[in-house]
Amino acid sequence: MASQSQVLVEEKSSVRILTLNRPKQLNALCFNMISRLLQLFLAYEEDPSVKLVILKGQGRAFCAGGDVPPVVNNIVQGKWRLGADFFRDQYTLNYVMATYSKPQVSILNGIVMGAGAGVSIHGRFRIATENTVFAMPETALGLFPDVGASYFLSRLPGFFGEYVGLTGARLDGAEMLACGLATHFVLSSSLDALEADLCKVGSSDPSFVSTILDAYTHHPYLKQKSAYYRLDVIDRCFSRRTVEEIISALEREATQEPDDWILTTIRALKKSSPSSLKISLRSIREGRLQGVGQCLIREYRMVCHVMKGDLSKDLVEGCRAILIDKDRNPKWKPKRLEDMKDNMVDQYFERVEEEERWEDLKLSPRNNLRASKIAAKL
Ligand SMILES: CC(C)(COP(=O)(O)OP(=O)(O)OC[C@H]1O[C@@H](n2cnc3c(N)ncnc32)[C@H](O)[C@@H]1OP(=O)(O)O)[C@@H](O)C(=O)NCCC(=O)NCCSC(=O)/C=C/c1ccc(O)cc1
Repeated sequence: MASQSQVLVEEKSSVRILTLNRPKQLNALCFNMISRLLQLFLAYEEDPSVKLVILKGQGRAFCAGGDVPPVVNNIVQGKWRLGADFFRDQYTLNYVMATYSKPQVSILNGIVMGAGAGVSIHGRFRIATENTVFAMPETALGLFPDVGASYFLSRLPGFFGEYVGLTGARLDGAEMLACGLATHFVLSSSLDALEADLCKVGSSDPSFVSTILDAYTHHPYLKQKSAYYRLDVIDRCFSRRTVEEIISALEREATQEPDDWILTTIRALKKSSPSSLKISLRSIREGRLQGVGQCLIREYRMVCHVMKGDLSKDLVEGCRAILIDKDRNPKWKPKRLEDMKDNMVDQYFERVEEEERWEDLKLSPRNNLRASKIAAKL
């Protein structure tokens, strides 16, 4: 079965190592992989002989996101509900991982984007390396940072989450560690030895895993031009109430002290989908006050509206421009931020009405609904 070769399973005493294995597609998560991961995670939770789950990717990516083109094909053919099934399973997997009773270690030795963040950041241990490239690039794709990102981005220091989620800025491993998206930084040359040591762990007590990880931890320097050194500007600008005000605040900063970082940030915002930017900002803001389950339920409503396309068809256009034609020149509708009115934003947060059989995402109660600690030193 395809799903078996797309998620490889190794059993090493009480540890299970899962490898995302679609390297040509940068391990983009397809429906089969998500179903398989969900099935495995639930089974391991019930199995007392399993103490630790390790997740990693084959090749140069951990995971470059959800496998967008098939879902977009369904949307174009008027079958957006098939996409809704994809997201329902994906968000359920994110929820199971966020509330998992056993420790998980994700080895982020390469690209981690969108859905790839959803299957790692919610877990207890996230290992960055010198090869890690993290981004939530959804606003350039006509989507919004989903997979529970309104939960974990809103818990980053200050308004760094708004910056990362709206601009799609790329972070390296050191920056992930600094802001709390990663819990550890390990040099890639040490990963084989680390994995071998982790396989000796005979307990589900996270402190045992922590001790092993600490022995491999490297303390990287932030690069001189890191956005993390701009937290003061980020807080001043990205704390504004609206996207228009965020851009104006950045433009004011740019006139006072023009530099490449601010100009790149403004350019990224101006190139992204106006509807995506507005719903993303609102989503992250609401996420600040919600638990991970509530965030996922709200995001499911939002993504169903995005797929249904009544309010905007930017997802299909963004996918064309980034992943299919690769011209990186999407034609957004509405084109301007001011044409995306508050009442249009509101509709993304409402139930999908007048649809037979459509239901809100249902998440079962979990024994240890633990809010995983994002940000600050763990
Ligand atoms: C910066 C990347 C990660 C690497 O660039 P690269 O080094 O120049 O490599 P390539 O772009 O040539 O990518 C190698 C191959 O992997 C494929 N690929 C690379 N990401 C992907 C990918 N998310 N999917 C499906 N093939 C991919 C990519 O199309 C290409 O396939 P091919 O042209 O056949 O060689 C670049 O591929 C890139 O920008 N990828 C898109 C990243 C991205 O926007 N990810 C999605 C985040 S949002 C998300 O997860 C949402 C999922 C979703 C799901 C369903 C929906 O309806 C709506 C949304």
